[in-house]
Order: sequence, then C-alpha cells, then structure tokens
Amino acid sequence: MKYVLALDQGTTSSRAIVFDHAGQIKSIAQKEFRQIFPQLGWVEHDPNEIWSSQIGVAAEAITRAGLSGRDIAAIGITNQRETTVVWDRRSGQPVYNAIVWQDRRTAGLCDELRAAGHEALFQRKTGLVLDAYLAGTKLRWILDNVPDARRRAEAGELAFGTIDCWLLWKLSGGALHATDATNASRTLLFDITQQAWDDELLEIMQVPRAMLPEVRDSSAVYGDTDLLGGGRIPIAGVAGDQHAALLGQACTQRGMVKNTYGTGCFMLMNTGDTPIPSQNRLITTTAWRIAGRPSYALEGSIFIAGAVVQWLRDGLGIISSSSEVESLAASVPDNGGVYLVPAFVGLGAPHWDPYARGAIHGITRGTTSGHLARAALESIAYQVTDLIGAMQGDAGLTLNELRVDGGATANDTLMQFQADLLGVPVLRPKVTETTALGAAYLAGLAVGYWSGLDEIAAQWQVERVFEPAMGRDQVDALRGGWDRAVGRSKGWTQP
Ligand SMILES: Nc1ncnc2c1ncn2[C@@H]1O[C@H](COP(=O)(O)OP(=O)(O)O)[C@@H](O)[C@H]1O
Ligand SMILES: O=P(O)(O)OC[C@H](O)CO
Repeated sequence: MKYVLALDQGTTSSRAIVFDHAGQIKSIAQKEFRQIFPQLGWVEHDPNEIWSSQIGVAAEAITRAGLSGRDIAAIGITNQRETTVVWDRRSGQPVYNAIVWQDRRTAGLCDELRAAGHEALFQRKTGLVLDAYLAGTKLRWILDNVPDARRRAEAGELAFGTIDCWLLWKLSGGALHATDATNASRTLLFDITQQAWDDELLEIMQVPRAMLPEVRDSSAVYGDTDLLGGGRIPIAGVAGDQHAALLGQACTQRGMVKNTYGTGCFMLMNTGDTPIPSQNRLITTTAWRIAGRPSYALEGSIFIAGAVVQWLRDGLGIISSSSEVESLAASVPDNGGVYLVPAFVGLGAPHWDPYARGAIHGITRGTTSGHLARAALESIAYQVTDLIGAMQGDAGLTLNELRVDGGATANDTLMQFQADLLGVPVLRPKVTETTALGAAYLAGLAVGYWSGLDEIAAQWQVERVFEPAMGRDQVDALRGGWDRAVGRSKGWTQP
C-alpha cells in the first residue's frame, strides 16, 4: 500500500503529514522555527531555517509511519502564502530574509501606488487590494533595498518565489523554478483571468520578468526529489495553504465555504469557474487550477485570530497554554461589556487599515482576566462574522453552513459563539488537518492515487455540529459593541 506525503509550511511551524488512501492521518511531524522582528511592524523568517525544518519533518514523518520513501506515491506542498523569498540562482542562497505576509513595511508604498491611481487596475487584473499583506510590494522592497539586487535581478541572476517555490527549488536541487496558480495569485503581478504574469503590473511594480517562476497547475507532476530516500518521489501538488484547506474541506461545489482558524483566519468561498470581483473589499483569488482549468474563490483574510490567544499567553501571561483560554473565559458569564480589537498588525478584510492598532474597550473596575479571555475569543468570531455579509453580497449566495478547521477550532466555546453570531451551523470535520489533506489530494490526483474530486468529496466526515442558539437581539447588541470598538481602533498610527 502506498501513501501521500503533504508538506505544510506554515507561519509558525513546518509540518509533514502522511495520509493513506482513505484520507486518514498515518503520521505527523512538526517543528517550530524562529520569528524575526527586526523593527516594529516587520516580520521575517530565515529561508534556510524554513527549508531545514521542512525537510527534517518530512523525513521524520515517513520514519514515524514506519515507512520509507519507496512507500510514498507523491508529495504535495502547501504553504503560508505571500511570504517572499529572493535568492541567487547560482549559489542558491537567499539575498535577504523571507519577508512574511504579516509584515507591514510596505504600507507607505501601497499608499503611493494608490495615490498614483493604480488601485482599480490591480483589483481588476489580480482580484487583490493594494495592501502590504501581498507579495508584490515585499518583492519591490527587496529590489529597492538590498544592494545590487535590482541589477542582478535584471541580469537574470536572482530568482523570486513564494515559499512553495523556494521548497520546490530546494527539493529538486535547483532544477525547478516554478509555482502554482494559487500562489501566483497572491503576488499583485498575476492576471487571474488570463492566468499569466502581467507586463503592465510588472512595470508599475518595477519587477523584472526574468526573476519570476513558471506558473503551473496546482495538481501536476512538477518534478521529483531524491532527498527522502527510496529513489525519486514525484512532487505532484502545490497550493497556498488556504486554497488547499478549501479542497481538504471538500468545498468542491460553488457556494461552499470554509474558515480556517490559525494564526489568522481565512474564509474562502468556492465561486466556481468565474472570478467574482468584490464590491465589499474582499479578495478574488484562484481556488486551484486542475487540468488547465482554474476554479475561483472569494476570500476574507483576517490577520490575527489564534494569535490573540498566543498574546494572552506570551504577552499578558494570564494563561500558560492556548487551551487554558477556554476555562478562563468560562469563569465569567459574559464579556462584561469588554471588547478587544486585535489589530496588532493593522486590520485585514474588509477594513484593510494598516494603521489600525489593537485596543481594549469597556474596561471597568469589575473587569477580570476572565473578561479579557472572553473578549479575546469573541474578537475572533466577530471578525469572521464581519466577512460573511460581504461574501454573501458579492457572491449573491446565502451561507447555509460553515466548515471550520485550524488550531483554534479545538475551542468549543469559540465554535458555539461563532454559530450564535452567524446564525448558521458550524461544522467541524473529523480530519482537521485540512490544509495538508488538500495538498495531499492535489498530489494524489495528479498521479492517479485518487480518481477525481468526487472521490475526495465523499471522504469528508463531520465530527461535531454547533447549532446557533442565541437570540438575534442579543447578537445585534453584541455586534453593535464590536462595531464601535473597531471604529475607535482604526487609523491609530498615521503614516
Ligand atoms: N483551545 C484553543 N483556543 C483558542 N485558540 C487556540 C486553542 N488551541 C490553539 N489555539 C490557537 O491556534 C493557533 C494555532 O493553530 P494552527 O492551525 O496550528 O496555526 P498556524 O497554521 O497559523 O500556525 C495558535 O494561534 C493558538 O493560539
Ligand atoms: O500559515 P498560516 O496557517 O498562518 O496561513 C497564513 C496564510 O497563508 C497567509 O495568507
């Protein structure tokens, strides 16, 4: 019997998961790596550390499963998106650290591009908003700030890639400089309708074409690797983590929605074979591309979700592990009028305010750490709820249920509150490692390990359904408080 190996390169850790033919987990290995904060608002990773942790856990997962490379039918790669690496093609060494999706250093450049009247063009072609979150301005920053980088890029000496592309390069020993359509869709340089790099956008962003990777389908044999023993293993699937999770949640039909609660929260709706431009400041993106045919999604991106719980743990020290937040929040009957807006790195969709900062409102003499814990948890659910109306409006579809995954979905209180706010059932699946599963599916489809999307969709199973129970008046009152709190957090640090 053969298995599929998924490499899930996330913001805080590299993971590798071996899946069997039923889509069940055979083994997992995981390693955290350093978060580098050189200045306020800057976030970097060391690309070599990303690589060494990722290849290390890949080997470990295979060993833990009691397998060898010979038992692996294919490898799928999924990754934190937008995080940008530039490296020297000859030495294979990065010219600068990876600039992470959370990094805000290019907010001013985005303002300039907007002031020059480019926003509508970028939105029409790429489906994106002009925000520091996306890869394009991070790449431009490296070209403008690393000595000699622009000249070397123009001479074809440097390569650009998102993390999938960097891992493909390393796994193939420098033979592959390629990315998939979902990752290309996060760069501000890729026309999602034409499915091609766009010269007009490249010129505005001042990025030389010579440094860009080839863009391929998300499910395709890219090449192979001999670094995991047992001969050459095909690398057959690549997708950004949220796109992979959409597939891992079996949201294969138009109108199906998943939300991943990790460091941030990312809600994606499958909109079928047409890109739907957002009227409500959401992102339009390629969901995946299979057999040359793109499927599209609408996305709401929230920058801080589970990370607010980490802040309670590491910043405030009022809990000692993430899971403790649930009992601390349960020590009070309600939020006591306290609202925490976790705009630690600005606000993403639908506000897109890089100058917003975190705030806690409504504190009284009676406020306890329990209220703070509750307000922190609730803030995750409010942010998600803010996206739903926008998404339904854009797609002209009504949400019937929400499929959820990610580390914070372990929290039953949060999931119940989410169902209460949304007024629809929240469905937690049996396999919550949907990101890795989606990458495995893409790879397995390409090598004939699975027959098609129908076989994949049939594997999805629900573990628990959270039914909405709160009255609409109470929901409206809570959301009113949240709206006021968000309003006061916006524009806090003016450029
Ligand atoms: N019981 C819990 N309640 C709330 N948040 C949690 C809980 N357990 C973990 N988390 C949060 O989930 C996040 C980790 O989820 P994960 O999906 O692994 O994230 P990522 O892929 O972004 O690294 C952390 O931010 C952590 O604080
Ligand atoms: O690594 P995660 O799970 O925090 O996901 C990060 C997203 O891909 C950023 O867009």
